[in-house]
Amino acid sequence: MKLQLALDLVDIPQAIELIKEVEGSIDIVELGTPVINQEGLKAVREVKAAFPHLEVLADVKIMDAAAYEVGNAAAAGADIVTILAQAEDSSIKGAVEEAKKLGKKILVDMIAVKDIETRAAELDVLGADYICVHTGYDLQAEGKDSFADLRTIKGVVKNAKTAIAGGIKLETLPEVIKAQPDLIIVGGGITSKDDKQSEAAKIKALMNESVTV
Ligand SMILES: O=C(CO)[C@H](O)[C@H](O)COP(=O)(O)O
Repeated sequence: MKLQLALDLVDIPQAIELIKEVEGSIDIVELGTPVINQEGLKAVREVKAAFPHLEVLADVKIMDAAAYEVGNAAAAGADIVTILAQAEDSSIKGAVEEAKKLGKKILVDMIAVKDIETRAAELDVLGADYICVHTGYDLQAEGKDSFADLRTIKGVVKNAKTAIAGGIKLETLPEVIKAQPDLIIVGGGITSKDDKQSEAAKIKALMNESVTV
């Protein structure tokens, strides 16, 4: 089970400082959509250069021109690139093929998908590396989460790794861990804390415990 740190509301220097604090506890660092919209793929390039030992995910949330977009993110240094589950199947296929060619991975983001079960099964067949259930900020504000959705996709996904994102924090981690996703994505649950290093370490320790039990 891997831990991904999501960095959304920072600029590049802030991202680098933050990663330095928690790098011992994380496996993947995500340059979030707001950072990439603000700073461009330069954010991916600079973070990968500063932390070559970490996997870097570019949360570009591709919807079209998928192979081209994957190629650009990969050229900037991304190891994993995101595409939206609601994209056309031909876009998902294009993203998966391009990523394979370049030795990269695709994470498909299920944000706003209504029929989670059907789409997850389709994405699994289309060759997604990760399928991620995700409650975005706007639904988090309404008190929603993706815990039930994670259990749903675990029931149908056979090849892809499963992931969960959206408002996860130390207090809610036990419920997430129970469903045994391959990847847990935490943003504000770490970045909003005064002691980010200690919070990330506690989260990683809890995840490791569940693997050895
Ligand atoms: O992709 C995102 C928003 O669209 C975030 O990166 C994701 O939701 C994780 O951040 P947080 O834990 O703060 O919700």
